[in-house]
Amino acid sequence: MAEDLWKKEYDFAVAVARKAGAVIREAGEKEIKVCTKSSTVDLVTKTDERVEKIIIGSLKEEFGEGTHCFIGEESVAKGEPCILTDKPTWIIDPVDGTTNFVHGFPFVAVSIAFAVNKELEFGVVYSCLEDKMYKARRGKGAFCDDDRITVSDVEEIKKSIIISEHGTDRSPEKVKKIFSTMQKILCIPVHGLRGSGTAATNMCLVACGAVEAFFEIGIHCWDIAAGAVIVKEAGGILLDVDGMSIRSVNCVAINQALCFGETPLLKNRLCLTIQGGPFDLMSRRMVSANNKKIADRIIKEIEIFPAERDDAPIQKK
Ligand SMILES: O=P(O)(O)O[C@H]1[C@H](O)[C@@H](O)[C@H](O)[C@@H](O)[C@@H]1O
Ligand SMILES: [Mg+2]
Repeated sequence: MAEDLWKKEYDFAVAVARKAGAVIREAGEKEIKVCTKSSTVDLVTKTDERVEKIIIGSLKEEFGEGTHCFIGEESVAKGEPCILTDKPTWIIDPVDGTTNFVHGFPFVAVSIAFAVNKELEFGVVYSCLEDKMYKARRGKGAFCDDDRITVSDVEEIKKSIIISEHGTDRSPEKVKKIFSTMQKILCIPVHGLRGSGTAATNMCLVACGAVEAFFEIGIHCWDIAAGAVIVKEAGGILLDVDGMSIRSVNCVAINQALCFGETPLLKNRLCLTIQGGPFDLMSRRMVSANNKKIADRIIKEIEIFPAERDDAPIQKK
């Protein structure tokens, strides 16, 4: 019988995600709930680092030191490289929704993905305060616990709920673009705009059909790697918002754009359309949706801002 490739790693990832979720819940009980809200909000929780160490330690113990590579949010924050090679690689966000965690806002996820030859083989997202285990293996469907999940069949943007996040950057120019995008999408109009506070959970909500699309500019590979497999295996689509293609050239408008920057009026005259490109795990931009029609419609409204690629060479300080 053909070997069920990576099944052992997948099953172990589910078990490790559940173990990590229990540690997060316990930390919440011990560190968060026993304090007054104002003191916990200032709490710089070490839970993220502790949980990532538990996950990576368990994986190394099970599969041996040096056999696999690791890209973990906390490890990268400490200077580890964020480069996806052909080697079997774990991509880990130990606590997706850290801000939610310290506030006791009930969406906190453990996100664990596994890639080989730069292809995502499986993804596991454990929403640990909801106790929901979302999981998917390439070519084998997507599940929430033991139930098969599929994306929504809604095609009309006006019947859609779109989910996104504003991230942690508060620089005025980025905040302006983020909220200008959200305003344009809301006023298409769509049925609603939501945000759980964790990309991994947002993508699982796309996969189970609770919302039609999730997008975010500035996101990291560890936030979305597992969710990407789950959305794709649930029948959804993943795109990069890769910039503009000019449908028709208007030289005067080009000159004006070069001088004054792109304005809404100018954008129309330039007939610029933002098009979705192939999903790029490291690009810091992503749209996941139930179908291309919904994805393309919201991509048109997204105002991109620069975000350094996750795999950009580390600048020597
Ligand atoms: O830094 P936290 O509080 O975890 O929040 C980020 C979260 O990890 C991502 O999944 C979200 O999509 C970001 O927008 C949050 O800033
Ligand atoms: Mg995260």
